[in-house]
Amino acid sequence: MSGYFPMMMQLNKKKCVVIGGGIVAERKVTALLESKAEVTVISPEITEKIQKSYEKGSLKWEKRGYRSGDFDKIPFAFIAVGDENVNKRCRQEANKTNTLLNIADQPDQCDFMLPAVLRQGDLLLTVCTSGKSPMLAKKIKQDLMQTYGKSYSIVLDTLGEIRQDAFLQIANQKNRQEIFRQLIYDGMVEKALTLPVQEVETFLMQEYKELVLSTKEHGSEKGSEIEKRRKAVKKLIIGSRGSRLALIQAKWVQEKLQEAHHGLKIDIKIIKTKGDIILDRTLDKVGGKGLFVKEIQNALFDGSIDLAVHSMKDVPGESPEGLKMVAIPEREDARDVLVTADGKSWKELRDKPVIGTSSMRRQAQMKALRPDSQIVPIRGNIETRMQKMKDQHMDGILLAAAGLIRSGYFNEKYHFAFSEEAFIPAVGQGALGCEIREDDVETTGIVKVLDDMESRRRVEAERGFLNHLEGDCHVPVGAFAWIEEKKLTILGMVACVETGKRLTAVASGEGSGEALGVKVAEELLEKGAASLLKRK
Ligand SMILES: C[C@@]1(CC(=O)O)c2cc3[nH]c(cc4nc(cc5[nH]c(cc(n2)[C@H]1CCC(=O)O)[C@@](C)(CC(=O)O)[C@@H]5CCC(=O)O)C(CC(=O)O)=C4CCC(=O)O)c(CCC(=O)O)c3CC(=O)O
Ligand SMILES: NC(=O)C1=CN([C@@H]2O[C@H](COP(=O)(O)OP(=O)(O)OC[C@H]3O[C@@H](n4cnc5c(N)ncnc54)[C@H](O)[C@@H]3O)[C@@H](O)[C@H]2O)C=CC1
Repeated sequence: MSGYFPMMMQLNKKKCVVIGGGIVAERKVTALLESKAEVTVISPEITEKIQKSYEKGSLKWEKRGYRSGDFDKIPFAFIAVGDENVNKRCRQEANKTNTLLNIADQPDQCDFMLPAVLRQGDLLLTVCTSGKSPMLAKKIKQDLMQTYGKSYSIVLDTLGEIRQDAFLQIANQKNRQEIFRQLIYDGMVEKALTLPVQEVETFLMQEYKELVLSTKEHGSEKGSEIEKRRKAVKKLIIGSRGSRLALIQAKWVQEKLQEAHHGLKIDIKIIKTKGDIILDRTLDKVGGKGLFVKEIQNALFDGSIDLAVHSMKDVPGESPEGLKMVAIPEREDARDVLVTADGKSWKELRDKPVIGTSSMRRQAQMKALRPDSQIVPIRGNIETRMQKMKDQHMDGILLAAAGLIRSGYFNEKYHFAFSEEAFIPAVGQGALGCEIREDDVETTGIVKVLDDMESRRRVEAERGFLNHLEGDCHVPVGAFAWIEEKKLTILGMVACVETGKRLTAVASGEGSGEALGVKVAEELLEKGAASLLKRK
């Protein structure tokens, strides 16, 4: 019995060196390129076919003989020269560099050998005779070709989709396996193989759906847990802005959903919003906050995405008709942060410090803390703003802690986080919102799992407060809600940009977050907030 260990290797982008450029090298090169390996051929001469791949840029070619050093940082090498002396030198070097070797004419010196391969799509049939008769391996492969024709690749693709769907729909492993067994062993796959290629998928899917139905009717699959799961094979598409932070957030949602729904396919689609394009003006001058979400919401409406991931801070008022915010995942740190070059707190900044922010809320509160501060507008993503701070020699800029944390930039040494009371955050700051089409029952079932009750209650309270004040981003408004022993408390604020004067109100209660937010807003209006609010 041979001691060979068979395995399927992922060579994608791995560096492979092929020494020799003859017909045998050509066969190895072809197989390597099919597996998307990064191939370098080292040989004074190469075949026409290798030459063509070289001209197309699919591989590198060094027109020379093998020399010591060629295996440096190379995990796999193939020797097809037919020169014992070269083989020997290669073997010695490979032992030092830990390169795994295939030597075409010396099976006993090989770390691995290649089997004869039949590929039908993702179906791979390989035959190896352990070096005893490669020609027999080739013959067996040819024989297999007669039995395992093209239809197998379609059958396999369909079974792959079915299996993914089954992971979502059938919680009980035994039931799942019984469905596969019936499809594969009870003649359905065989029948599919006799059908015209274009009918194979429909036939198998139909058979599968019937099996699922009867399993759910008779088996232990009825529970509510299953109903929450996905109904059909499909890919979920998340829409996100293209900034680094937005993508980090979208990927976070993607990962959480995949954890919750094993096998679910999710893609992220980048959507440019007006707010991403207009970078030279402060937001209130170009027309409010909807700027970062409108295009993404439109993509939901036209069906090009199924789920939008927003920063709640950017989402104005309520979802437009036809959309709903189906989940507010667990909220990140809501605080504001003063970023300075040398880690100074607001108290330690020099006289008349220059502070970058385009938010009126931050401007007003900075003025309240440091009436001598000079505010300059600054926009763009986190990276751009930090760069601008340096380039324009600002003393500091104000950013959201959540963005810094999610991007991996937060550094306690240089970043001074204000308490939420001293510097009241923007409504929804640090929270994400997952928005979908209202009638999309399927996506609701998938995304709902991300909803965090506490975060939702807090954000709803803050938004209730904001909506009641009819605030927008040209109004310096802030709010922060928190929960202690089930009791929700919300602190609301309206400020004056010029003077930094803040009006605040607090309310606590057990009921709906929104109602509590409204209550705080009412209280502020009574205290005279209206005169502070600068409406457009
Ligand atoms: C040890 C191994 C090392 C390796 O290369 O990995 C090796 C070694 C040698 N092959 C030799 C000869 C031939 N090899 C083929 C064909 C293939 N050889 C392949 C693999 C292997 N060949 C590995 C063992 C795999 C196994 O045992 O199953 C295949 C399967 C895969 C591939 O190379 O991609 C590919 C089929 C591709 C296809 O499916 O089409 C043919 C037939 C033909 O070309 O028509 C002949 C002529 C007939 C004959 O000799 O049998 C010689 C003697 C050279 C000489 O006489 O001088 C040696 C050296 C020796 O045995 O000493
Ligand atoms: N493993 C297998 O599947 C098979 C192995 N073989 C054996 O494999 C070997 C190669 O076979 P072929 O490709 O048909 O031979 P070939 O003579 O066509 O190719 C040899 C290649 O090596 C190059 N070369 C010569 N000296 C070199 C050096 N110092 N450094 C780098 N490259 C150098 C040549 O330029 C040429 O491109 C032979 O020994 C043959 O017996 C043959 C058939 C199948």
